[in-house]
Amino acid sequence: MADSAQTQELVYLVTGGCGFLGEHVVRMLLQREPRLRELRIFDLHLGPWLEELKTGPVQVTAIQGDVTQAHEVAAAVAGAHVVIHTAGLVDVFGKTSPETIHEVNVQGTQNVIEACVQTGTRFLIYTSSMEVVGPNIKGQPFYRGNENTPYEAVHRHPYPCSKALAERLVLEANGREVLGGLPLVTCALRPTGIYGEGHQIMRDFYHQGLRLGGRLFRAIPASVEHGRVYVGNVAWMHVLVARELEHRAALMGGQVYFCYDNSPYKSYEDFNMEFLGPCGLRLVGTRPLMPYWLLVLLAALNTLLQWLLRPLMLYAPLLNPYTLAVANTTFTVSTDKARRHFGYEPLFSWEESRTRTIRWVQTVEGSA
Ligand SMILES: NC(=O)c1ccc[n+]([C@@H]2O[C@H](COP(=O)([O-])OP(=O)(O)OC[C@H]3O[C@@H](n4cnc5c(N)ncnc54)[C@H](O)[C@@H]3O)[C@@H](O)[C@H]2O)c1
Ligand SMILES: CC(C)[C@@H](O)CC[C@@H](C)[C@H]1CC[C@H]2[C@@H]3[C@H](O)C=C4C[C@@H](O)CC[C@]4(C)[C@H]3CC[C@]12C
Repeated sequence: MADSAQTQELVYLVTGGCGFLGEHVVRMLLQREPRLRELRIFDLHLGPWLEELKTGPVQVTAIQGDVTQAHEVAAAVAGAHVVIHTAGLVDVFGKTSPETIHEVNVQGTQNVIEACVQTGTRFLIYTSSMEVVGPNIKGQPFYRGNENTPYEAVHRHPYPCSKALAERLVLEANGREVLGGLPLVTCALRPTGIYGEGHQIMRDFYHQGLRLGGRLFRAIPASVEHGRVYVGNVAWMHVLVARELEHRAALMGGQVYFCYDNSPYKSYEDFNMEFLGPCGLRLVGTRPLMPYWLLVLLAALNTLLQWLLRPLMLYAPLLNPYTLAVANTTFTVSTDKARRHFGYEPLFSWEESRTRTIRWVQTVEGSA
């Protein structure tokens, strides 16, 4: 990108810009990227909130489109300086078929890459996932690891398989010549479990607790640590990478970075209670209330029920064999690669992240 620190002349495209993370990336760009002239938001489902963004100095262009449709992607990418590709199917609950997950997450990403090459967009940031690494099918813990920690990343589930494939496509595309003869510069960010305003799974846990009389029942040992990162800090990391990728292409191009902040290491359930507790819920049990084999049985029963009910309705509970295995396997990161490579520091402290999330849960339908 030409030096445009003082002028508004850059065009950004955010795919999945109406999703949980995407919306925070969009809002963060409008707040913290002064060089923006146009912000394109590409999504299968456009949110009504986009209208409120069209009153500012930046041209906000909402594009309803499907990343699986190459021509729609190419039309949206053409003329953009930077693409932040967050669009994807985050489905570990069996809501969609493995084929659809692959089509959106892998083919959709390939379409974005080819659109950059064909139209001359030089900077592509991909929202990958911790699940590209693990937990693996052997349930091996990843304890406060970093981007270089050896770990056998072996997956069977369609979602992590699709994220791993897509990430590899993005990293391998680094250096490809784009229209105009300059090289494509790519980078992949790997958030751990994102939390914050708009997190659907947190909303689901909250509603489950309300249905159970204000109680949730511990299923996972408190000793199983699960990495979590605040959505505002993930969004900030995306904005920062997009800003620094041009000037640090040799260092950052083709690299992966875990998304991290100062959120505490806790079990998935205990971490959720940091927000659900102040909103009136109680986690029953200092140890899992059921033996693990019974949870395995219930998870398998949920899979059977999902299959039997599919012709009538979508039954997609939080507990299934995959979510149980992931929840029950320690996976936490401890790294400073993003700080070393592009000066990332979390924008929001743990206290701020927690307060913002609690305030959001308090606005969730059904809250007291
Ligand atoms: N939520 C997490 O904990 C987490 C953690 C790590 C990585 N990620 C990654 O972050 C990205 C965003 O995740 P999220 O949690 O915000 O999910 P989300 O479902 O809230 O957002 C995904 C967005 O992509 C859009 N989308 C889906 N299919 C599309 C298609 N075919 N064409 C165009 N748009 C499409 C959806 O409409 C949605 O707005 C995903 O790539 C996900 O893998 C999420
Ligand atoms: C019913 C209990 C066993 C309960 O504890 C299950 C929790 C389970 C739904 C979540 C536990 C870990 C979560 C995943 C993790 O945070 C990382 C992810 C990567 C990201 O790219 C997508 C979301 C997810 C797969 C996330 C999904 C929910 C959990 C499995």
